[in-house]
Amino acid sequence: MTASIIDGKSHAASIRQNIATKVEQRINQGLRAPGLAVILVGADPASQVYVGNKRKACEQVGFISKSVDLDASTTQSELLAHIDALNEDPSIDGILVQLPLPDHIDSSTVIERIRPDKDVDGFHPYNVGRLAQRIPVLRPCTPLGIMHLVQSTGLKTQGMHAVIVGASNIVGRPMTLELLLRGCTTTTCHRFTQDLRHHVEQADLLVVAVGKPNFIPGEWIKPGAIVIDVGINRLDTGKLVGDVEFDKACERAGHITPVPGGVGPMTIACLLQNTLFACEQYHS
Ligand SMILES: Nc1nc(=O)c2c([nH]1)NC[C@@H]1CN(c3ccc(C(=O)N[C@@H](CCC(=O)O)C(=O)O)cc3)C=[N+]21
Ligand SMILES: [Mg+2]
Repeated sequence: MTASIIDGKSHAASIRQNIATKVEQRINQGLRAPGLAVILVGADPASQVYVGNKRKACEQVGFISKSVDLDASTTQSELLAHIDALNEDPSIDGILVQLPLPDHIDSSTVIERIRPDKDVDGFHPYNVGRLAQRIPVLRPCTPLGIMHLVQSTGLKTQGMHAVIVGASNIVGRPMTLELLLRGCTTTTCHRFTQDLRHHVEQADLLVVAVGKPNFIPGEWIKPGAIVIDVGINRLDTGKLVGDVEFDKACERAGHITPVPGGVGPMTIACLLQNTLFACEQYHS
């Protein structure tokens, strides 16, 4: 058996195409283009790549992209002042503060300062709470993108045993909520989980977001499973790999996402989707 590869890059391209069409229709109706502000504090090389990809994607679909690049020494109150200004800016529908932030800045305080109707990352407690109560509005982009990819397999998720490895606010925790919402039985594993292998071996649907190359051996994969690899690890050789031992996992999985070209491009497509949603539903 060899897994079918889930092509995130092409799914993302078709979502972006749909969005571009809707933006064009807005413009033809005399409405303004959606606007996304991306704030980057400091010059972390990986963050610069991701932020660059987000800004490029914005321009490609006809959004207004506003870049706020701040020095690593920016104080928390300076950053909050930028957010306050963007909260009040009628041309801006979405505000994204790229994480991680420098140590002297408290991420929660910053995220809570973003108006929930402009929180296109879906990280504000208001939006997380809506998701937890089954009344989602703006949903975290990576889990949302993964739900699209899972749906693309055509398999029925109801009743599946989904195992999520990693419990971060950005991926693991909201991922668990999304899968629960879709009728999966969910197990969330984290750094204190005992016998990770035992849990992973039960997974009909496995989502791994840990950030360690080859963290999940291919032989742990349940035959026929859907395997979603959120990890992005750059090796010394320059090669980009996920958290799952890809070649071996392919021999057992039914469907698997590649790195690159899997989850990453979908995260960005969903960010655009959320920004369009905020524009249409909240600010039009
Ligand atoms: N406030 C906030 N929101 C985020 O959504 C957010 C964040 N902070 N911090 C970091 C993570 C990571 N993330 C990625 C986005 C795109 C790619 C992406 O484009 N990946 C390409 C390859 C990129 C490369 O070449 O390195 C791919 O997988 O094919 C990856 C990772 C968004 N994140
Ligand atoms: Mg990827």
